[in-house]
Amino acid sequence: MRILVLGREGQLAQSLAERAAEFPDLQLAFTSRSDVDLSSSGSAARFIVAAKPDLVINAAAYTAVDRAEEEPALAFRTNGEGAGEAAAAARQVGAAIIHVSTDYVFDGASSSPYDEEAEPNPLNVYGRSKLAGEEAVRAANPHHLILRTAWVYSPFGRNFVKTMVRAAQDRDELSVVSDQHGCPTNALDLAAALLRISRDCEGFGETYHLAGSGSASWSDLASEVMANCKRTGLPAAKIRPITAAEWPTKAVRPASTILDCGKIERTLDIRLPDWRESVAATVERLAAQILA
Ligand SMILES: NC(=O)C1=CN([C@@H]2O[C@H](COP(=O)(O)OP(=O)(O)OC[C@H]3O[C@@H](n4cnc5c(N)ncnc54)[C@H](OP(=O)(O)O)[C@@H]3O)[C@@H](O)[C@H]2O)C=CC1
Ligand SMILES: Cc1cn([C@H]2C[C@H](O)[C@@H](COP(=O)(O)OP(=O)(O)O[C@H]3O[C@@H](C)C(=O)[C@@H](O)[C@H]3O)O2)c(=O)[nH]c1=O
Ligand SMILES: [Mg+2]
Repeated sequence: MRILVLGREGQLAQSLAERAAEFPDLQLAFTSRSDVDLSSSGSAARFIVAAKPDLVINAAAYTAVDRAEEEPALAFRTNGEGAGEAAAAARQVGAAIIHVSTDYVFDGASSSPYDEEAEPNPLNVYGRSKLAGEEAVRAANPHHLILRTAWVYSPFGRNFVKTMVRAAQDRDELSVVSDQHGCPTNALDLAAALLRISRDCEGFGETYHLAGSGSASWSDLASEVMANCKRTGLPAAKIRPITAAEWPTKAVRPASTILDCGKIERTLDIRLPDWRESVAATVERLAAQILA
């Protein structure tokens, strides 16, 4: 099966490239921004129609949550219309599309986990643009699979776990928000699940939640990172829990977007490892790089 992955440098794209070694029947090709620019009308369609893949995985997105507040048009072009154009082009060549979305489509006001039937109500531009993308993908191609994930980290690109590891090299204490809760997800775990879905051609026409098992606040996540820094010989900082009000940001972030991932476990038998296990594996890799 020939898979075209939109995005090459991002966390999920690099994770797909690594985990693809375990799926010899899948041939993956990756597009850079110069091949496909989702913010430029017609760009995705030209590339996809020429490449004629069996499946498109959209791993490209505008993910700068705070910056999106100042560039709403670009965020909507990329995450909304661009995603829809990719889905339409896939349909034109008879291909399915896997599209990745976010827990930030929810307002986080519910303390119980969000399942796929829960009503989205994004609080920020990024979340609204990603919701627009889900709607555009569903409308453009019936052979879609939308996967909402959350709090993605990995050894690649930019993410909260790497930020904490790096910050602890310079500072003894880090203040981290403790009143926002979610499901930390290792991009490598997510990538393996996406490739299994691709290989088995299962679950299309549906939306699923898939994130690391369990839940955490950002300060819980930071504390776990620090415990693993200590264990692996990296400098560790003390984590001081603060409220979101004490850490002002341009974008409002939802308070509790714990995802109920029961649907994908029941229907496709997919469950990601506990978030603590995957944080440990990631910090080990980062330590090996840093201490090498
Ligand atoms: N990161 C997270 O915490 C979460 C991410 N998601 C979703 O998961 C998916 C993958 O995220 P992740 O891998 O973490 O994201 P990254 O930010 O690591 O990677 C996104 C990639 O998209 C590229 N990109 C940005 N704008 C465009 C454009 N106009 N045209 C083409 N490519 C573009 C970026 O390129 P460049 O490097 O040049 O900017 C980057 O390579 C996204 O859909 C995201 O919304 C969902 C929940 C949580
Ligand atoms: C760096 C830092 C952040 N924070 C806070 C700010 C914020 O409330 C929280 C997380 O900050 P970040 O900017 O890393 O996270 P953010 O960019 O909001 O992460 C989101 O990204 C998008 C793409 C998604 O789809 C979401 O699922 C989610 O992962 O931690 C601290 O409290 N202390 C710190 O030192
Ligand atoms: Mg961010």
